[in-house]
Amino acid sequence: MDDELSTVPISISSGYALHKDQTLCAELLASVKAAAPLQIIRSKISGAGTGLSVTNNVDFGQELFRSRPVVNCVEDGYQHLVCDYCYVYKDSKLNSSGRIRTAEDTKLDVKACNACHACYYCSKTCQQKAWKLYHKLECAMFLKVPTISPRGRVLYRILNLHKQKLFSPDQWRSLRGLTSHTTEYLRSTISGDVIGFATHAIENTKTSLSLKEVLAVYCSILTNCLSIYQADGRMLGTSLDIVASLINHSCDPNTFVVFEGGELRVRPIRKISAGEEITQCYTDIDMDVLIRRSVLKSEYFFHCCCARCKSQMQSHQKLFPERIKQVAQSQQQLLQITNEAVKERNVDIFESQASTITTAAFPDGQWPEDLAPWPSSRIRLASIHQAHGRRIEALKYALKGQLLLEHRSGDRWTRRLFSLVQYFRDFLMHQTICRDTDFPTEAQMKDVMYGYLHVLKTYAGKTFGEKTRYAQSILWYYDDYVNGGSAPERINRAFARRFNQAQAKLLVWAGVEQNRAIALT
Ligand SMILES: C[S@@+](CC[C@H](N)C(=O)[O-])C[C@H]1O[C@@H](n2cnc3c(N)ncnc32)[C@H](O)[C@@H]1O
Repeated sequence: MDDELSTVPISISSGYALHKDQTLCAELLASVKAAAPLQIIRSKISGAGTGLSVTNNVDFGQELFRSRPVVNCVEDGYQHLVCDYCYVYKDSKLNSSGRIRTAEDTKLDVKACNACHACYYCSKTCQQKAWKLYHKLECAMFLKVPTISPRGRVLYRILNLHKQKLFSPDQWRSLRGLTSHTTEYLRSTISGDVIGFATHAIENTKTSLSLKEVLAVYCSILTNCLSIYQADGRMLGTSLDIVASLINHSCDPNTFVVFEGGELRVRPIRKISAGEEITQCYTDIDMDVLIRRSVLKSEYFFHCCCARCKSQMQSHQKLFPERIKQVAQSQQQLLQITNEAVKERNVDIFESQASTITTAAFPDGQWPEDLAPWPSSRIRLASIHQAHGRRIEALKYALKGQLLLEHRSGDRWTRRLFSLVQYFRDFLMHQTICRDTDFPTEAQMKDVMYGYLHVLKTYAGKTFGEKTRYAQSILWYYDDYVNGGSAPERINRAFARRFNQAQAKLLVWAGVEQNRAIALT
């Protein structure tokens, strides 16, 4: 095996410049439904290889393109909840129009494949389609090896499809042309696992591909796979799509990827100009440059030099030049205690350790409130306060977290704004009394909530697409609130003035600077 690996040629290990093969690029682009003409280009980002761009302007609110990925696989723990073919989610609270499900809606259920019990389907039709397309090739094998990670299952599916000659030569060539970082993986700490997994995959699928080739395909999956995030933020699986794989990273991206069922959609989060390269964020957009760069280096093998990283790094060097390493370490520890607190549903786990961690980085105890992961930790901890009925704390944490986030666009920001609005509504519905003298009146709280709901409605439609189930669910929520008589009749100048005053008061109470206020759109 070592002999075989020592001869892995670089051309196999690192993919090839797909943009140089324009015939293949044309084939690839013909396979997706795009609103504006796309182009596969040599990336404008230094060292990034191939990239994707648009030749026309694309507005915020338009869909860029949609595609049926080469392979999708359901997430671990979700197999018995999700249809392996259409990705309908059995426990979804919404019906197809975005309304909360009622007894009148058709009941959703998924049933296991009788033979392997590894894949579930919502209907005979889905099961038959899956069987024909891929499941007949893997069913017996899943009986033998039932516990494979989603990325592993993507590899098995690809090897089976290749074995049955179900990839066209162009499809296979483009799949093999994706960046794989095989060399980097084979030099990394997980090389043993990668080689072991590829070896088992060869034994189990009886593929005719060599170990070198299977390694390249597997590393390509590790580099290019996307998570199947639905608009509501639920992660249902892992997917490999060739055209979406060509989107390079930026920490200030112009698109995001979302799935409707098993179909992938790339949507702008602002206006994109003709000729601009399409980018998405590979990591948590709300994290700090120190965390983002470290994740990108370890998982995607590059050092991010985007404008946002550069400017954040410059500001860190100005504010705490000698403490950058300590801050990075404290950020990791804060993330860890936030995860523990959320898992145990206990805020004290966070509160009892946070000040020791933050003072290790800032001995004066002044961890900047907008320095990650502080804002997102607050938002996550708000849900625990809420679960324990502590509505004032929940509202304060969610509000501060949301307003202190640096990045104010895209799917995640929109989802979080929806949660914030729900904290407001819950607060008001339970007639919660906050005795702080500077707390806004109930009428002012209603104005702020309605203003945020209005921003959310506009923003969700543009971000996810007005007709999507998620945006529709926000519309239902909006209508329900308005029809309940709690909202002013119209968003007009008088309302805008009241909203601004009420929000200003709320920000003073929460200890948030006024320049963080959300503008009424
Ligand atoms: C999903 S692929 C993107 C397509 C890739 N550029 C290609 O040529 O196939 C991810 C890889 O592209 C490169 N890449 C993406 N964004 C980058 C960036 N901002 N700077 C440098 N390299 C980047 C890295 O090698 C990364 O592992």
